[in-house]
Amino acid sequence: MLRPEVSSTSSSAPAASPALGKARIQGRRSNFGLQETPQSRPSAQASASTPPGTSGAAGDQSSSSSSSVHGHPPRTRPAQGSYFGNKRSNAENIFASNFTFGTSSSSARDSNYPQILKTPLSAGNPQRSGYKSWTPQMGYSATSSSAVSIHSPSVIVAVVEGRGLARGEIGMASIDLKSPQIILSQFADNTTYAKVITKLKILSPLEIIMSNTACVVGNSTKLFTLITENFKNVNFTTIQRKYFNETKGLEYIEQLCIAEFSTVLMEVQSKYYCLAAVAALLKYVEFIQNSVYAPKSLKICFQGSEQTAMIDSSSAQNLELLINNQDCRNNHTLFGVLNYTKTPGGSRRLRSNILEPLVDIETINMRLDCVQELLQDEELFFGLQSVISRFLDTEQLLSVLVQIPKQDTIALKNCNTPLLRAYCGSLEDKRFGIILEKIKTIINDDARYMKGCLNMRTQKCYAVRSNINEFLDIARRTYTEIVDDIAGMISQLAEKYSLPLRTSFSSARGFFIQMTTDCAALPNNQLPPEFIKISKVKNSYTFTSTDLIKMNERCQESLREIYHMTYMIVCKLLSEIYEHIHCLYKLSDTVSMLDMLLSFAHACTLSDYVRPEFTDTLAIKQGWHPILEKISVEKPIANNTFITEGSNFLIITGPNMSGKSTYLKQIALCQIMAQIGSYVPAEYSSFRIAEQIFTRISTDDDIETNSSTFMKEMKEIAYILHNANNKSLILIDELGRGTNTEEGIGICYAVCEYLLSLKAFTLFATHFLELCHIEVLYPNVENMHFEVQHVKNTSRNKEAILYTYKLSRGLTEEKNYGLKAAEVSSLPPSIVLDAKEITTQITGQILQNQRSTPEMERQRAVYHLATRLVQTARNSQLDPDSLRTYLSNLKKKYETDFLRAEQFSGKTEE
Ligand SMILES: Nc1ncnc2c1ncn2[C@@H]1O[C@H](COP(=O)(O)OP(=O)(O)OP(=O)(O)O)[C@@H](O)[C@H]1O
Repeated sequence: MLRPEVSSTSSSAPAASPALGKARIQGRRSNFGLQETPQSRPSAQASASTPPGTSGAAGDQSSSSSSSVHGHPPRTRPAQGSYFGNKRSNAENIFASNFTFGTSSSSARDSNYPQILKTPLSAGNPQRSGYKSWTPQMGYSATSSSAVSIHSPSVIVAVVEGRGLARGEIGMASIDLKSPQIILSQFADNTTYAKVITKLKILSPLEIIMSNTACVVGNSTKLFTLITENFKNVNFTTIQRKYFNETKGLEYIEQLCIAEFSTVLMEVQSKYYCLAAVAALLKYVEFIQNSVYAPKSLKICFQGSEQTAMIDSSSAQNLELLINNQDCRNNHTLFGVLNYTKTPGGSRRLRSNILEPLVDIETINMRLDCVQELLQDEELFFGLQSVISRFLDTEQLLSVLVQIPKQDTIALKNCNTPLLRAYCGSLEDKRFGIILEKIKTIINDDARYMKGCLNMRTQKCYAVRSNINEFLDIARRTYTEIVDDIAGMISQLAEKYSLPLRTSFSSARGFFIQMTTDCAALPNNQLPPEFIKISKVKNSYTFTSTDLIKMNERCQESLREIYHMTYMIVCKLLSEIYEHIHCLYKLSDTVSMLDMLLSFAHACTLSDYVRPEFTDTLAIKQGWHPILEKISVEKPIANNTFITEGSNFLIITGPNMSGKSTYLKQIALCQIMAQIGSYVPAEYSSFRIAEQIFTRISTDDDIETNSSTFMKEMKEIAYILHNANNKSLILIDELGRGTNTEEGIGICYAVCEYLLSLKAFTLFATHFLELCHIEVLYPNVENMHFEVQHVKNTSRNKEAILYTYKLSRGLTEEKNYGLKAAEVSSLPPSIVLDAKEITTQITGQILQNQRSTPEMERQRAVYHLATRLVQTARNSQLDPDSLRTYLSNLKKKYETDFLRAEQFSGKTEE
């Protein structure tokens, strides 16, 4: 006779042992007659095989409870099907998937677990699928979603722009559904709305809310168009302008903000746009969630744009800060290089720091001190890493708090760095003990997050201690009995039909029967008619029976009762904890910050990074590109950099593929790393704090915005010229190559001359060697070039180029390197030969024309003369200051005295 067995094919099907079931009824955490040992826990992989979005089979039938959150009046809302349509919005999915005992309608959902998060819906861009318009009266329906990891977006942002004269004044409010924290900001933006886009990129929203007046059909505001273009995978919802109500916003903050953060009121009370945004945001969240936040329970803070360096979104893309243009693998980015964080909070913090590095040297140095101490004290490093890795995320904070072993936190006590000591102090807050005690009296010590839906269901059923509520204990006994009965029934069926039946469970089907056998083994090659809803995958059959369906229903019913009673108990517990909630926010801040700092230290252990200094000079000794290091087998060639106020403009030349773009990016990445408090890839480094980092590197056409290569580079350069200041770091690569050479040179010249009027640090890589003459005219310009070597390829009797990737002073002396590069490429030799001939002809013609133009003659003469004078001055061993004065006088002379220049030209010709 075949005995029933337990299958683990579904995400959390544990082993069944009917014999064990009843004996465990008195035990708190019976698995209802189903064996589940630590060894038999399903693997992460098995868990991942749960069909996405199926978690709510039980949960989709929401609880009959209509109780309100902590004394707030319950909101009436039509049944889900009619109010929101049959499906939930993104935000709703997140809410439903969180541990939201504070909500009334979703409390009994199986999908209430943090691990079952949902992806954003297909984008709601008006150009593509039509954004949604929402009013509290109507709600809206959204398409279904699929399961994703815990890192999926969970932030809703409301954005509003001033009207009339206040256009360009932006108010933003965002809430993270996973850790209820509201961030407000208000700032003036320019016409490209770069700050809004950057801020939104940092927030990485799940959903963006704007006023319906921003997108009147055929007359959308520029802000709306830009946001929808830049965030194609994000849902857009428009709501009536009247909900963007600043008075309401202020009321919300007064009502909801935790006392410790209430100074935010002073900061924002006259910032009407962020107040308006928060009013719309909270109104929207209340309605999709059908709940309100408890009074004095939210952390609300204001973040302006000060104290951080500005990196526009196209520069962030060019520098591959978060996304690699060529390679979608996340680790081929600066984020990938530095991300060894263990918590979602830590990784969010790293992400936002990379996009908005600090400008405050003191804070950066405090972080660097921490990284240094972590690197010097191995025990501290590993001790902290092991503690931090146990903090799953803020929403699981309460349960994780219970699990921190005391001795692990002691590691922090002995540290020297003020920041680490401050963190240690904040962890010693007495309120943690009070919270812990309160939790311990209600929640079982071993209640925890577990993989697998059945495991999680069990955890949730038994989260509350026994003897707290007698009815809950009875309901749990009933539930256990039903589950045991199910196992017993399947066992009897197995005996009756002599089949190897096993009890399985999935969130979608509940309990069902599984059998792995060959068809031929079945009597008459058929399953008994008692079995229904049969499906077969390879040799595995799954099915159920009418009785089993009924028992599943009873099981669900008793579960709903258990969840409801548990919910009420936990609500009461939470209401007692709220008064101490501030320390939890502080803890979450501390954890994410420590996690990021540990991550920096971790990155240093994998490569020889150095602690940066902050001076008024950008000096990097033997620095290398951190992402190139990560993706290539050999360590990249290192180079020096030296930029000061007196020599703040580098013109970089060199053949194709010699390493110019890589070098420019390397400088920017090192600067960002330094400004977020990380060590940098170099032997020594010193940085001047950059308030903005601008790049013009990409040369791709932008089909989406219908820009040609040339228009795109012009827009980017215009943006830089409008926004750069003396404290900027500017990287420009191959400007003007989208048009003809003469105009390209002209544009480059004009741009360089403008930038030279600033004290910004500029690196300008170009193939136009003509630009190198600027060095002669401006003492603060320096020519640098990448060296290449020519080696004879004896086998093919040809000359080959050897790239050294070494940066040297002066301009490149390479000629026709485009042709040489073409030669080593796969271009057919006949084409290359043709190209060479044509080049020779054209060069001849140009020289001919040049000789015949008096103006060109004059210019050349001036250059020659100036070069000679500079050479003479250098040879005369003048000290650097005198040389600089001499050169700037020289420049003035030539700018004002053409006649004199022409006289000289005659002499030069001689
Ligand atoms: N310092 C370095 N060490 C090792 N390899 C490097 C280094 N710099 C660049 N490279 C390699 O050389 C390749 C070409 O570099 P890069 O694109 O920077 O050249 P470029 O001079 O900008 O070329 P082009 O003028 O054609 O745009 C890179 O993809 C990289 O693999």
